Amino acid sequence: MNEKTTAELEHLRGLIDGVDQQLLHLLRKRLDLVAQVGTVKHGAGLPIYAPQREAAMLAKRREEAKNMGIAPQLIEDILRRLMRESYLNEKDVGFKQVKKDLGSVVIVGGKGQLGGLFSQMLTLSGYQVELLDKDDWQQADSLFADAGMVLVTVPIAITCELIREKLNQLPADCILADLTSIKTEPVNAMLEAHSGPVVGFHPMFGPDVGSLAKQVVVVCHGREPDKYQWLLEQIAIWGARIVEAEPERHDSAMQLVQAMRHFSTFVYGLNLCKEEADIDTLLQFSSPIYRLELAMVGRLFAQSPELYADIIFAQQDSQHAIGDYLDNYREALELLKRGDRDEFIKQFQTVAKWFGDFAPQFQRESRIMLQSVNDMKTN
Ligand SMILES: C=C(O[C@@H]1C=C(C(=O)O)C=C[C@H]1O)C(=O)O
Repeated sequence: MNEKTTAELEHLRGLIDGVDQQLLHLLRKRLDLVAQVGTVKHGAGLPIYAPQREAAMLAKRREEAKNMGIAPQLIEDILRRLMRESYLNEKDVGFKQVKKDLGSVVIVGGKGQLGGLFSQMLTLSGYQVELLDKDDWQQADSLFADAGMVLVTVPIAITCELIREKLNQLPADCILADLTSIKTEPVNAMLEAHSGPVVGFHPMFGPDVGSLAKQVVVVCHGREPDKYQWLLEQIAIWGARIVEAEPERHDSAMQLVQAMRHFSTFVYGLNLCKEEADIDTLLQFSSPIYRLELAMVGRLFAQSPELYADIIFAQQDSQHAIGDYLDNYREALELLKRGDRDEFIKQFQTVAKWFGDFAPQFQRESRIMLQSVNDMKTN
């Protein structure tokens, strides 16, 4: 590089630094405004996540960007990232407490990760939360006596037994709820053990989400829904979307969404391990899609084996769904062995047709994810 080029670059880079610093000041200003919105919402009991406002705002900014010669997707990406920050910041202000006269909430297994998250959200909403873990059962009776709600979030393998043996003497009007990732058996166990209000939840996210904005919570009604309607409103204020489902319908969807998904991820990891794949080398040659896939597989093994064993082993029917998968895998492998390229293409087209409009939709969504995977690279 000659001196002139160096000087020119330095000059321009200095200007860019100045613009980025202005951006920082603007970000500070935006965060402060969002915090004020948070306070207003807190006072009025409005949900943290306002999808219509977001859609309207994004549409306007996209239009304005276009008129300014800026790619609409650029402002959309930036604003979506900023809005994620807004949810975290609004959360700190706390949330309106929908039910004032509840009594305490006892979270059984509250020292676990998901229990911890719900404990935090309930506390931020003004509820008195008591944690009951396996070492403090001697306090159980006195905690239950004042409980307006008991929330069970213990490993799946012990959930039903615990409900039947330990939660069968709750005050009659106490709400009994759980967060287990299967629903039929726990909801039945709660209905058997307790004669008062019963409701099952399955939060469709892990404990590391930061904010519940845009997350999904499945609810399976048990008994006396009018007694726990406030809780559904409370969850909506946290920003989550409530999806109602029959326990059986939920569980059969979960076979594919969870048991099969996690099991095939497990086998993928097992295969890499047995083949003694060199992850460093794989990463060196990885395309963004491979890196994303590897990240999704690898992240499983950063978590608790017991949790995944529970999710996969909890449902008797999972083995059938996984067995079907294996049959399809075997049949597809036969195509490969036979060198039947034409049949492969035929089946590909059948599946593509079956995906319908979802295929291009997923392609668009994944493009954005893959681009951010690429952005994360540092060399
Ligand atoms: C700030 C608000 O809360 C959330 C965050 C938004 C943002 O950062 O612009 C917009 C809508 C809400 O989902 C709001 O409601 O205006």
